[in-house]
Amino acid sequence: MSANDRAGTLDEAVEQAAPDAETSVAVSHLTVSFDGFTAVDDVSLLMLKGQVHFLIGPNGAGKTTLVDALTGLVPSTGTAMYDGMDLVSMKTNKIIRAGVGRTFQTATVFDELSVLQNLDIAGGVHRTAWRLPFRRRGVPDYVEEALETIGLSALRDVPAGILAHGQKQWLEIGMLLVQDAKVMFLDEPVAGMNADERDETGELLRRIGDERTIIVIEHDMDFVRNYAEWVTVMHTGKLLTAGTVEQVQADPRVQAVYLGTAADAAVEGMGGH
Ligand SMILES: Nc1ncnc2c1ncn2[C@@H]1O[C@H](COP(=O)(O)OP(=O)(O)OP(=O)(O)O)[C@@H](O)[C@H]1O
Repeated sequence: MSANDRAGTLDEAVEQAAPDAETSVAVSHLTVSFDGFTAVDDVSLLMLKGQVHFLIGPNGAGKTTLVDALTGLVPSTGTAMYDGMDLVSMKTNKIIRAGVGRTFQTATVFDELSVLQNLDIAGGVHRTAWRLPFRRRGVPDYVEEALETIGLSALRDVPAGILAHGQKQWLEIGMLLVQDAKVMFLDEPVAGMNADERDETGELLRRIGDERTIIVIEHDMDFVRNYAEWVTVMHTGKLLTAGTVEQVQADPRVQAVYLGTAADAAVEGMGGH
């Protein structure tokens, strides 16, 4: 089966799984090479609007590099069509303005600034440059809304640096909300969180996922099982398979790639209950 055929099959699978969903990002033959090493190898996949989509795979599979390519951080070949634009040929700031945002494994909030100030700065992405230096009265509605959605209204005036680990990740998600990101890539959002924080994060993704496209890179298989609507599996830069959690868990190829890797814990998770 050629790469083209396989991509076609997987695209059909995702479309069949959610026939009414609109395609948000259509990635086609995406490839990223570093000095002759191919980190992402001819990957084609669809990301649908309203779907919480998980990207999994053993360490070094190419997940972060794929997201780096779609957010303008590394050069790539192929195409990634979003709202009539090809993300592959766009610079990071233009991608953000187009409504595609991401978080990183390590939170990137400004610790000395308050929660509100962090959100206000992030929201500045969509304010015209000449207005930025002026103080505006009150808190804009979209910032209030984001604060409420991420559950940090009561902590709006505390420095972001004193937030708990989970709260910082929620603030990062809030920063994407005020940027009006329609597509959000989240890199291991629940790493280091306790069980309650993980559940709250999952519920948050469900709440904000209805009108957006959320793509989560994740190793925590319990989290994947509980919150994934669609799972794409990568291995050695290639797309291995995609499907519902049940389909992916039952796929012997997926079990095989996890065996003997550093992600043994994930295998236990994938093996069942
Ligand atoms: N800037 C770079 N230069 C050279 N090689 C790189 C670079 N960035 C990533 N790689 C390599 O590309 C491969 C894919 O890495 P990547 O971080 O995308 O994997 P991943 O699936 O996100 O892994 P993890 O789950 O461990 O975060 C790895 O072999 C990595 O060493």
